[in-house]
Amino acid sequence: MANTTPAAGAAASGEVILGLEDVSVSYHGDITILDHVNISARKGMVTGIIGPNGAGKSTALKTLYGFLKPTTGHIRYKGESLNGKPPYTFIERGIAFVPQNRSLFGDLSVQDNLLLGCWVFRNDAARVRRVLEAAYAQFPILGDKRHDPASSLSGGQQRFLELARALALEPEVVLLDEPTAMIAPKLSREIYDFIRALPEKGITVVLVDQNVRQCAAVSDYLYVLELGRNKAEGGKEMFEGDSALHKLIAEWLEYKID
Ligand SMILES: Nc1ncnc2c1ncn2[C@@H]1O[C@H](COP(=O)(O)OP(=O)(O)OP(=O)(O)O)[C@@H](O)[C@H]1O
Repeated sequence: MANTTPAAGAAASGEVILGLEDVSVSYHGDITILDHVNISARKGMVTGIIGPNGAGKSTALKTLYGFLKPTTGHIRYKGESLNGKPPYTFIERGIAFVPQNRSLFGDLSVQDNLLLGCWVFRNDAARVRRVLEAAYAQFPILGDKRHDPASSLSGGQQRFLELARALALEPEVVLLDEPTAMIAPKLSREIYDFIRALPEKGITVVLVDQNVRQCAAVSDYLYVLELGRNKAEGGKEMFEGDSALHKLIAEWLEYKID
């Protein structure tokens, strides 16, 4: 595993579509959370971000979506700096975000939640119809329950709905924060299979995950953050074999005990 070196090797080649370049982010003005972080999401790949609790993974994802403003560096999308641009303009550019916490409107039906994902092209009836059909083909349970309130779905089904709503945008990039947190193992496997298939649909993925083993299995390239800094990065082969992973996790446990 490379230590804070620039991306190198076969897995790191390819066009960088979205990234953080030397980005620092602070909360409340003076609490620095990200400290000169570099992350590159390459086209058609799953890029994983892992690290111990509080490392800044979710902060990095929120910054990639424009929720947080860098104090140094740039959020770069297809060569353009997005610093200072509001999040809705990220949506218009084809960047979708599925946050860690539930983001559905529980009293609205499954279909109405999906329709909210179609808001930016609401006047294009054919596209709306196509997107709904694609969502129900991908997740048949959502079609079966299209008229039920979103709150009546199980946790895993609600996650499917959030993923389907994000895909309604037909995005180029999807940012996923802990997509299987609190989800039963069987549905988690389905969600990881779904994520792994996104690049085949031309969708680039950035995945933040506490589940290091699953994240390594599903990602093409991984960044390790620690205390808001780049700790390591490498192609997935760097994380295969138990020794590298175990060493990493052991280091985190030691770090937490301290
Ligand atoms: N709104 C906020 N105001 C102040 N500090 C915050 C805020 N949100 C997060 N933090 C702090 O920023 C640090 C990084 O948080 P972040 O959620 O990005 O970490 P993480 O790596 O995603 O951790 P976890 O895996 O526990 O979700 C933590 O110390 C956290 O307490």
